[in-house]
Amino acid sequence: MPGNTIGHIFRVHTFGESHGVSLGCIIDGMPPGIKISKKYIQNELNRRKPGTSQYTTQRREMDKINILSGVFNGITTGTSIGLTIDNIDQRSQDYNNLKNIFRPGHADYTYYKKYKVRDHRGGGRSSARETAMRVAAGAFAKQYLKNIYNIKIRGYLSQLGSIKCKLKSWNIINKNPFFCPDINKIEILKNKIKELKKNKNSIGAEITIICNNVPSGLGEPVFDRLDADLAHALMSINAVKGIEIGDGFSVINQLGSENRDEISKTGFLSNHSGGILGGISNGEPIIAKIALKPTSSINIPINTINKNNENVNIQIKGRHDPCVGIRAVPIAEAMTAIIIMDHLLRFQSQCGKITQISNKK
Ligand SMILES: Cc1cc2nc3c(=O)[nH]c(=O)nc-3n(C[C@H](O)[C@H](O)[C@H](O)COP(=O)(O)O)c2cc1C
Ligand SMILES: C=C(O[C@@H]1CC(C(=O)O)=C[C@@H](OP(=O)(O)O)[C@H]1O)C(=O)O
Repeated sequence: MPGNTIGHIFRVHTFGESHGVSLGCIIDGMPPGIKISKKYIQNELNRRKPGTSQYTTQRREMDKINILSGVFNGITTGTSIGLTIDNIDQRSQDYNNLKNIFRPGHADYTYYKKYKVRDHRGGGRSSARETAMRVAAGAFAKQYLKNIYNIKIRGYLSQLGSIKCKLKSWNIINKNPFFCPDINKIEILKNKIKELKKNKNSIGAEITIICNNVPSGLGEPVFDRLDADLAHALMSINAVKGIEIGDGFSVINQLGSENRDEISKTGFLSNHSGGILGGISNGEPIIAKIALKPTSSINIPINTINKNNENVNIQIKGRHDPCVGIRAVPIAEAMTAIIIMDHLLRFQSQCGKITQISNKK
């Protein structure tokens, strides 16, 4: 079964390639009667779109949302929602030299090995341009979660290379090109990216996602654990190489007496678990971190092979992000929202109306 869909009850199906005519998605399972404005969806897309600063790819796309169905007079109708955006700035000729060559670090080799055919213009279906539609779909989930349950899903750049950015203020995240929560780090980040661009290199990053006000009870005890589904959704973002929930990999060095979260009648006294126990949300904030690798398409020559299995040396052209982690913040928020939304609707279909509220902090 082609893997173009995510979710069980809230289902998102995307289509389109980076240099094709358009990208689109179909959302099934969106409850009716939910207010959603085109402006809100567009604003979410604008947070992710390329070409908005010198610190990301210079491909300039409008990412203008077309709502084809499922919304009438600004209200969801309960039917399938169809959304598209057009590609307008492909410059596909820049990829002519890649027709028969596999870029190391990108999806070219494996895609061709599987399908025996490849759209070599940009990354084709494997380009992170596809994630625009995840952000558009995520806007519907975010809107529902916020309006009906006051669930807030927010992300920020917590590390770029060795530069760590602590969460000092949510207010500045959308006011700088890095989604950085620490005003003192913005100049440092700017200089770092300028230096990387000068050296034609790229760098990795970490993003942190925090979900506030998630009620307890979302998730399943076995296969569709909430943490497992979050890992699936976040790992499905291009270039993501690692995920942590709560204390993540640092549990390796912890003692049981340090790690378990004490429970009191007002809630949990700590949150090492990252808001999920036994695959089910416990009412504490859900905290996830993802690691994104450095962009592979850099202008430094590298050896590879062509379709005839001959050794070749290439220098990659095209317009690329010096750090893919920066623009991944709204994508990670969207994927998290889609999973929380899906599990919330699953809860309602199995257990009825949600009455548990999250633990107040
Ligand atoms: C927001 C975002 C932007 C990206 N931009 C680029 C890019 O400009 N050039 C590039 O080579 N890879 C870019 N990537 C990463 C590739 O899409 C990714 O490495 C590729 O699909 C192969 O998948 P993998 O790295 O998960 O194995 C980007 C990823 C994200 C999430
Ligand atoms: C266009 C976007 O980012 C692109 C993501 C991407 C990649 O390989 O992932 C490669 C570059 O584009 P192309 O597919 O033309 O090579 C980026 O510019 C976007 O995010 O909208």
